Amino acid sequence: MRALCPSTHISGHPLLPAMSRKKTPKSKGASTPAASTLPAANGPRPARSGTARPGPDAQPNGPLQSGRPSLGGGGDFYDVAFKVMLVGDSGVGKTCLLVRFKDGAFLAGTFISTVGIDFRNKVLDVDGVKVKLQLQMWDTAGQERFRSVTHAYYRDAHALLLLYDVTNKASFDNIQAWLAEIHEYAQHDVALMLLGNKVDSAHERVVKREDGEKLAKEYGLPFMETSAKTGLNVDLAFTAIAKELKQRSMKTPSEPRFRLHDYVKREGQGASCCRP
Ligand SMILES: Nc1nc2c(ncn2[C@@H]2O[C@H](COP(=O)(O)OP(=O)(O)OP(=O)(O)O)[C@@H](O)[C@H]2O)c(=O)[nH]1
Ligand SMILES: [Mg+2]
Repeated sequence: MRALCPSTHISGHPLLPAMSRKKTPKSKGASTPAASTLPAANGPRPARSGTARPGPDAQPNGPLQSGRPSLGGGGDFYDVAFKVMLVGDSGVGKTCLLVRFKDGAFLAGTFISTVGIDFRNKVLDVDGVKVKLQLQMWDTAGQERFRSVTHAYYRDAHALLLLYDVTNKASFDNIQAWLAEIHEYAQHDVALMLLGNKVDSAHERVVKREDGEKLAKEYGLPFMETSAKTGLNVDLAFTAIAKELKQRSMKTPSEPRFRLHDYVKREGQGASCCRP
């Protein structure tokens, strides 16, 4: 049975109505249009920042908030906040990954595709610093007039988690198109990680771990395989991003440099070790 990952949508968003699309089980290779199939954005090309690394005052892509103590919108205290976007083809498990990370849950049900925005906030303790991750993702449901909105959101993202589904070859093949879109619209120094999701579905796997590793190496990306269903490497992926962003924004000379690639390689677990 397919699982449903409940969506949170911005109600009353000026452009995107809060709604969900109920989907029939995915047909492999027929996901929501990937970047390769999308025309160029209608809106003006976002300006690029020349900032190398976002410091506490860096604009436009510095941390959203800094200084302590701060109170987030949800009543949560934090020191720094960052926007993290999840991207990838429809059905790869972005909402499920978000829900797994935030609520530790994976609910059974029907696949409800996100239309509009899904978002969750979570505060992590990273070496004594409260790092708030504002996690979000967009789905334009193929409505091209909304593409410029999502492109604008890329620009604000401090980190991007790019997902494919190891049981769906098309979602893997589309990664290069997603990377082209990211290259076009995201900040040049955005923290980026490639995730191959659904590794619990061993029998349905069509994308080998080595294929993911090879692609990640080609583009110089940190890479992990995950499962929103079992939770494999989910917390680790978000923690790694939080560590990286925290390090970038609060560099202290005494602190050894955090290396995202090394951390992910060292801490990431293989799919076979962690079945529920
Ligand atoms: N076996 C397995 N199924 C998963 C996993 N993650 C997600 N799914 C299933 O994949 C389907 C799609 O998951 P979603 O999280 O809704 O996918 P999405 O990327 O948010 O899709 P859009 O909102 O359309 O962009 C659902 O039926 C989930 O139950 C996973 O780790 N393992
Ligand atoms: Mg979704």
